[in-house]
Amino acid sequence: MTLLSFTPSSRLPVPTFSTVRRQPFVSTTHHPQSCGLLGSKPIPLFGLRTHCPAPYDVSIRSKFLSFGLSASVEDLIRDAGATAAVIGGAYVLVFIFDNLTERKLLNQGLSRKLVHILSGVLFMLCWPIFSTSTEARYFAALVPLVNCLRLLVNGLSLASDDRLNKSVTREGNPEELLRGPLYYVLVLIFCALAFWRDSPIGIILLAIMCGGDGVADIFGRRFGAVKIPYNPQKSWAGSIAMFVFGFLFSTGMLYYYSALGYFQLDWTSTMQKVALVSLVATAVESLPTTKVVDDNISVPLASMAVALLSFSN
Ligand SMILES: C/C(=C\COP(=O)(O)O)CCC[C@H](C)CCC[C@H](C)CCCC(C)C
Ligand SMILES: Nc1ccn([C@@H]2O[C@H](COP(=O)(O)OP(=O)(O)O)[C@@H](O)[C@H]2O)c(=O)n1
Repeated sequence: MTLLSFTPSSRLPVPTFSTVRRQPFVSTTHHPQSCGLLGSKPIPLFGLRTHCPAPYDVSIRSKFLSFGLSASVEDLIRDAGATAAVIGGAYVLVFIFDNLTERKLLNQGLSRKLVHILSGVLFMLCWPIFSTSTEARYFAALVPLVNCLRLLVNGLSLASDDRLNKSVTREGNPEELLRGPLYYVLVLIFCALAFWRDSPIGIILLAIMCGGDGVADIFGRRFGAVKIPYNPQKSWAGSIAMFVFGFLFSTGMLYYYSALGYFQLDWTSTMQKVALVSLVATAVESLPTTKVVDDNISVPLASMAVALLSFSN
């Protein structure tokens, strides 16, 4: 099982998630596709069909398969529409925070952090609007990819997007776009492709990077008088906020996906594992390593390592 092929299939003996309520982690669907880890069909989201195709769909799908299309036209249209909508949402988010900064309703630092928190969390909240086809994750990954190109073009000064600079950089310096923000969207691309809706690991990883690390900055700047002995740049308040909000964002996102039918989790065990991942991520984020490796890389890497160990059987 590789991360990218982490798609349950009724034919293969698939591992049983220890966090899943005591039943074999086997999909009962006709198609090896990410539609609920246990064949439990996700409930429709906003009226959209997010469940696995019913048997009658097999005949429709087999017609497309005979033409070599692995996804139905309906799925392709839905995914293209979802991609366009979420890309539009990203532009609106940057526009809103640029406006708030312009009007001095938000300082640039807080604006940047709120964009840091909201971008990834809202992106994950949008994943269920994509179809259940195996191609859906690639459509979803287009959203951070488009923003990656936007960051590169502006960071290399091939174009100038003032709104982006003001809402995403500390001092409005375009080169800044090529560090934290670029690593951030690269992690979003990786999680969408490698984990998608199939595994709690990517969701936890993003919740900690976006929610935990984002809130750490806000609390740390505001309440961070007592510094961490081994890193005067960081504070106990910031790190405690990182742990607490990393945990809360992670469990909140897992509950969201569980409520939609993607996961059936043993919550006692899951909460323990999420707390461990959040603790390790907090410890890594507190280290004086930002000059060597950005915490948008170190924190997700550490979170992924611990989450893979914790959630594998
Ligand atoms: C400010 C950001 C990262 C900086 O991190 P750090 O250096 O402060 O630790 C976030 C950059 C966000 C990016 C420009 C836009 C990403 C949009 C996202 C892929 C899709 C959001 C869609 C949703 C519906 C708003
Ligand atoms: N654990 C933490 C994290 C951040 N912070 C505060 O937030 C500021 C920015 O943190 P950071 O360097 O991690 O910011 P980003 O690299 O995430 O943008 C730090 O200079 C601290 O003032 C903190 O006090 N404690």
